Amino acid sequence: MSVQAISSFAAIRRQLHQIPEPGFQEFKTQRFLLDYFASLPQERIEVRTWRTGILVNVRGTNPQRRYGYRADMDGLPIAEDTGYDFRSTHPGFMHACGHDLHMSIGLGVLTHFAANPIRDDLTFIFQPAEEGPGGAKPMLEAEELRDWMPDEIFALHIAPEYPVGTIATKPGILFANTSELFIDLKGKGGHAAFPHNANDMVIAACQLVGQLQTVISRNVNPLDSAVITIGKIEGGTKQNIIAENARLEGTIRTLSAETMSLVKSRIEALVQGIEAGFGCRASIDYGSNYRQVFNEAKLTGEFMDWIRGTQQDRVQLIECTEAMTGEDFGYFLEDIPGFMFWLGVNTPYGLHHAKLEPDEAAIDVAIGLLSRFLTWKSEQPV
Ligand SMILES: CC(=O)N[C@@H](CCC[C@H](N)C(=O)O)C(=O)O
Repeated sequence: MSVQAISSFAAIRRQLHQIPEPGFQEFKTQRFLLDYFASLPQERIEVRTWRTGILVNVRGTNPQRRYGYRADMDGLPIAEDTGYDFRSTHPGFMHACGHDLHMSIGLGVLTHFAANPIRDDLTFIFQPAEEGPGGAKPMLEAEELRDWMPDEIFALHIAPEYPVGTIATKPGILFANTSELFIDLKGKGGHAAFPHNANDMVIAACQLVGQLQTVISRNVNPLDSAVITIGKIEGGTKQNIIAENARLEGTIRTLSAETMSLVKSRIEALVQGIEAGFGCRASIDYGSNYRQVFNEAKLTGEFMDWIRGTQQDRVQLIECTEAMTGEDFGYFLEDIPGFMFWLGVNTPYGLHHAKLEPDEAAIDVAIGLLSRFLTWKSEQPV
């Protein structure tokens, strides 16, 4: 796809929306962004690629600090069901988590500072594979980022439940620790009419799904929070064949590393019980794991105070509670002080839903807010 004459960042979002790609396969997205950067004034910017990701340095006029903005790039395996005339052109894939907005907001802020010099340096990080297997950790270790490593870093995530103009955040934990969960069960297949000669993994899988929910209700302290979601079950081959194999795919969410260890050890015990009870074999794979998103208190407080004190046009600040969503931006925040915030996009369908239609008015709200915030930060004495 080539870059057309673009009048607004909502128009750019629509073009990105049409080309959602899986993690580390964001080839068209990367091409689109590179073409866009080539169309900007080049005096102040430098562009590097890392796998399917991109780093852009905006050189400051008299840099004392370096600030970073991170946007994720990948889509999800969801068959889009919006009413858009610019819906996904990739069957079975959709930007259903707002990464098209996160990128277009990054482009808007970058475009502003490519044209309007700022004292401090900026690094814009377009990161692949947030939905999995996780691009943040390897990107942080990449040679390409080393000399553009920010002193402070920010990111946002769209929030369907808040009106446009709402910014919601808090110091401390904002998003949960996550671990993917894949469980394979192997029994003995056979004829549907002779169950006593087989070892049915559909029954074992159903039992296990029910038992896994008891970890949350019976093992996790009710004053703590945790989630186990099994989002996919596969098993068997035909309606009159007893299933030899079954596979559960899910995710675990916790608010502490300790609770994550507890949940995993209980899952392992239950899976051993299924092996013993059903005389089958089982294996567990935890896939990719993300650290919690932990907002640095001083910088989050500074951002919140700045919004309150400057009465930002069209912006309403909410101090929210933490959510059980995950984000590999948590890895950035482990190494670099900063914060993440929710951006209201006012739509009835939630994240990861085929009908998600964020209100695009939020794009310009965020571009304006972040451009003014970074300008203000860069005017502060160091
Ligand atoms: C913001 C958001 O929705 N992030 C994803 C991150 C997924 C991490 C991993 N693939 C997992 O499923 O554990 C989320 O589902 O919260």
